[in-house]
Amino acid sequence: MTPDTTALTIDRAHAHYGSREVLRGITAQVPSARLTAIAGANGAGKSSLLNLVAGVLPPSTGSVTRRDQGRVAYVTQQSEVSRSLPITVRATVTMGRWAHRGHWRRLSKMDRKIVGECLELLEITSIADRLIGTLSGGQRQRALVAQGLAQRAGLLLLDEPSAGLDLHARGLIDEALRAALAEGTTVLRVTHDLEVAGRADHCLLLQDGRLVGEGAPASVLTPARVAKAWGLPVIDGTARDVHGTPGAHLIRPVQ
Ligand SMILES: Nc1ncnc2c1ncn2[C@@H]1O[C@H](COP(=O)(O)OP(=O)(O)OP(=O)(O)O)[C@@H](O)[C@H]1O
Repeated sequence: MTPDTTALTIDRAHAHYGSREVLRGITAQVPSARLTAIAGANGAGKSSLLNLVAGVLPPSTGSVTRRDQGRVAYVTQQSEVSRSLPITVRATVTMGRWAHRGHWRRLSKMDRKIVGECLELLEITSIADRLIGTLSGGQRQRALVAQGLAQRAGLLLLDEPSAGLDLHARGLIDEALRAALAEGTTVLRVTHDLEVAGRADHCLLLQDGRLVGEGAPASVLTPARVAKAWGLPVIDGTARDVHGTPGAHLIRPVQ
């Protein structure tokens, strides 16, 4: 494997929503063409960090620097998208091509091919003509991921893309992201799920707006760090859940 180059550098970044400081002095590097997971408990600042990288939330101090200035695709959670939008699944995915062709131009053959491939990858071709407002949450989430992939961006940001999805759909997303990584896309994925974070190439662990771990998942997601980040006790070297049970899905550290 070639040594990682850095796609993105975050340097001593602080960020606020109004007077509330949500990111506190984050310094981190995101490797190029690799999957980086952003993990942490509810309210730790994961979505805020993604917003910072996307440029939606400007740093109050510090900086975010990208190595190349190519396109950024941002896949938000399906709950952020209005159910009343009168738009089909195919049109939603097609919007992903607007960055390339401008929405006033006709779709090229290549655009249609890419849209078709993304619909197939997420197994939503059969519902391509349905309005997104009529879909289940999981189906809408798949449509949004397909739209993100259709952008063929150099940097792909995803906020909990597999939240609420069944096992099969989670597998489809993992496969689709692997395909994007193989094409050289840098992927940054927010997740609650330590198993997902454990499979990433690189991991950023947040706690209360601070970065408390960065690097290979096995070195970041240790029992002690996981317990601390989720506010859980460590007993016999294992993070326990509120019932004292070791190895619960959300808190099991990487072996
Ligand atoms: N628009 C906003 N205005 C004010 N405060 C906000 C806003 N969005 C988030 N926050 C606050 O910022 C902090 C971090 O929120 P953020 O959504 O980044 O956390 P998270 O780790 O993604 O949480 P979750 O796992 O629950 O999605 C929280 O205290 C939250 O209440």
